[in-house]
Parts: sequence; structure tokens; C-alpha cells
Amino acid sequence: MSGYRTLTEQEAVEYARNIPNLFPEDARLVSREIGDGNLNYVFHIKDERPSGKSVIFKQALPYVRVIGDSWPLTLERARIESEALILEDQLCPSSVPKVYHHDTELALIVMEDLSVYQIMRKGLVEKKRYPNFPKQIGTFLARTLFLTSDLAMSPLEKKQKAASFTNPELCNITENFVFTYPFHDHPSNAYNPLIANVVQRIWNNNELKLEIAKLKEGFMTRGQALLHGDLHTGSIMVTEEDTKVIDPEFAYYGPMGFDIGAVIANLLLNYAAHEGHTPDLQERESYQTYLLETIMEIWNVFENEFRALWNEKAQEPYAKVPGYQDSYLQNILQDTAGYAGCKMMRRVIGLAHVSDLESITDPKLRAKGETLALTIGQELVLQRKTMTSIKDIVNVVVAATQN
Ligand SMILES: Nc1ncnc2c1ncn2[C@@H]1O[C@H](COP(=O)(O)OP(=O)(O)O)[C@@H](O)[C@H]1O
Ligand SMILES: CSC[C@H]1O[C@H](OP(=O)(O)O)[C@H](O)[C@@H]1O
Repeated sequence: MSGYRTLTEQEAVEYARNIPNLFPEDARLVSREIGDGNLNYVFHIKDERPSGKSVIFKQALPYVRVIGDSWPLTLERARIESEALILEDQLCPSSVPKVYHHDTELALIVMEDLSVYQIMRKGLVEKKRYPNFPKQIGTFLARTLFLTSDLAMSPLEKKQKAASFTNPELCNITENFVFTYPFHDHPSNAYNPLIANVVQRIWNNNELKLEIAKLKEGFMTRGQALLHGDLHTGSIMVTEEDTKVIDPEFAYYGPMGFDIGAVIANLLLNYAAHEGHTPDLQERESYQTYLLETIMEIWNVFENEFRALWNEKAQEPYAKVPGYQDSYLQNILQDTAGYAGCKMMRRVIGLAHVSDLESITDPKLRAKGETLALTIGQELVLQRKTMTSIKDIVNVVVAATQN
């Protein structure tokens, strides 16, 4: 920590020049801070000479960027993010930006520039479609989750991995801002006044709160696999053909359904937001159907890849016991539904919102989308234990939309 300093755009350029073989000697480097997340600085550094080469510098600050130094936060998250990116690239090649360099003292990662990709959340608001996304993200989920679990690793190796990815401060953000504060009258909450009655009903619903308590307990105690830990559509960059996952600074050993649930929750937040963005019924239903088909395909790819990995590579002595694989996958499905539900509700009631809904300028229209998101979120949590197939998740969404 002693040599830590926050880089300016110019200092980032100087630093880039001193990394061997990163840029040509005669490079004319231009640097721009482009971070739009809650936590860190991100610099885009480009050679304006013909090499045209560019890289991304991501630097952790010793505090939460959007709040300031009143909320200190560990710089260790840059080490976790860098190691998670390197591991994810080994487990699922080309699914993440390449890491070129990591400086522990400066909490800095130098990585591949993905500027030709777009943050998926923005593309979804523009109603873009990504035909290869389900295959790519479903494979990413199956490979990163299966291959870091006790199913694939020796118990010793897995526990060493879990120890090196212990991430208490970032997990605590999730424990508070995903599982606790949004379900209580907490000062950090920020919701549309037009949905105050729906929020109040959630706070008074003890059956719901009991289920959220169980899901939170799972997040805190169930070290099934190395998770990305914050896999929302702002942490996914896409082109029409390709998908890259960024920003695994929340990585830790947790329940597999938390990552799958994050992807599904954010597709469903976008689904709900089109109640406000897309007044034409036919156009809206067409895009919402596309989102539901995407969700089903993601799960189906995940399940097929996961079963294939299990049949080919499982080390666990009980792996071949009849019924174990089916029961394992059913548990993941039910966790997926529950965590998706929590994540949808936190993005409407809690501190950190999503631009899918926030970009609906008319508060009444926004309230419509937000209410749908809260209805779906509650039902996913409450009905999860009866679910046996991805169709059950889709049925919850369709029923909530029709009501
Ligand atoms: N490898 C990359 N290539 C291009 N842009 C990137 C890359 N990594 C991050 N960004 C840009 O920086 C923004 C913030 O990055 P992110 O890793 O999400 O930061 P934070 O941890 O603060 O949320 C992203 O939304 C994206 O626009
Ligand atoms: C005050 S942290 C809130 C929120 O921010 C993180 O998202 P990101 O790093 O992608 O901006 C994470 O989702 C936290 O829960």
C-alpha cells in the first residue's frame, strides 16, 4: 500500500510507456478516463500513430468511487479481479479480456481493450439481439462454475483456491446492498415515490423475508464454485457475434446459482423496462419474447455443458450415483431463480439502479416497469422451491406480465 497513488491520465501514459513491448518506442499515447462503474477508474490509452494499438488500465481506488473517501474499500480487489480474469481465460478461452500486466502496489490491471464491443445493457435498451450470446454465456457459466467446484477439483486444491479468493469486503457490499438494505427501511435505499406502496408491502412480507434470509445464508456459507460475483449486463460486453465478461472484482467461492441468477435478473430487468421504453405492444412483445427465449437457451446450454463436463471430468466419488447429477442441477436452478429475484428487487429499491429502468424519463411509466420487476422478483423468490425446469421461471414472468 505504501507506493500506492491514484494515477492521472498523464501518469497512466508515462506508466504505459515503461511496460516493455506494450507500445512501439515512437508511440504517441493519448489517455482518457472512461470509467462508468461504481467503484474504479478505467483509462483508455491509445497510440495515435499508425500502430493504432490501445489498452485499458483499470485502477482500484482505496474507496468506493461514487461515494468518496468516506467509504474505504480494499485495494485487494484488483488482485482478485486480475487473478479471476486470468483463471477464467484458462477455463473458458477468449471469454474475458487478456491481462497484460498487474501492479499490486498500484492496484492496477492493464488489459485488452474491448472498445469495439458494447456494454450489453446499452444494447438491450436499444433492442439489439445477440444470437450467439446464450451459447457463449451458457458455456462460460458451465465451465467456470463446474471446473472450480469440488466436482472437478481435489478437495485440497479447491480449498486453496477458495482461500486465495476470500473477498470479505466485496462480499459484504453484496450482503448489505443485495440481501439486506433493500428489504428494510434503510437510508441507502432510493426508489421511485410512485411505487412506495409496493415497497412497503415487500418490507411487511415476512414470508418473503424468510426466503431472502435463506438465500443470503446460502450466499454467505455455500462455497460451491468460484463465482464472477457481479455478472450483470453492465459486466458483459458484446458485439453481434461475440461476448466478453469483464469486472470480476467480486469473485469469491459461493453458490453457482448466484452467477446464473445475475444474468437472468438483468435480462428480466430489461424485459420489465420495455414496459416503459416500447409503447407499441407488438414490438414490445416481440422483444420480450426474444429475452425469454434467450433466458431458456442460456439455461439449456449451461445444463447441457455442465452435464457433459460432469460425465467426462467429475472427480467426486459420488458423481456416478444415480440421481445425484439431476438433484445437483435442480438445486442450481432453484438457487438461480431465488438469486435472480433478489437481484431484480435490489435494483429497484436499493442504492444502485440500472439504466434500463432509470432511462425511462416519465416516472409513471417507469413505475410500471419497476412494479413488474418487483412482482417477478418476489414470485421467483417465493416459488423457487417448486421449480423443476427453466420453463417454470419463464411461466412466472409471463403470469406477472399478464396480471
Ligand atoms: N477491457 C475493457 N475494454 C473496453 N472498455 C472497458 C474494459 N473494461 C472496462 N471498460 C469500460 O469501463 C467501464 C467500467 O468498467 P468496470 O470494470 O465495469 O468498472 P467498475 O468495476 O468500476 O464497475 C465499463 O462499463 C466499460 O465501458
Ligand atoms: C456501492 S456498490 C453498488 C454496486 O456496484 C457494483 O457494481 P459495478 O462494480 O458493476 O459498478 C456492485 O453491483 C455493487 O453491488
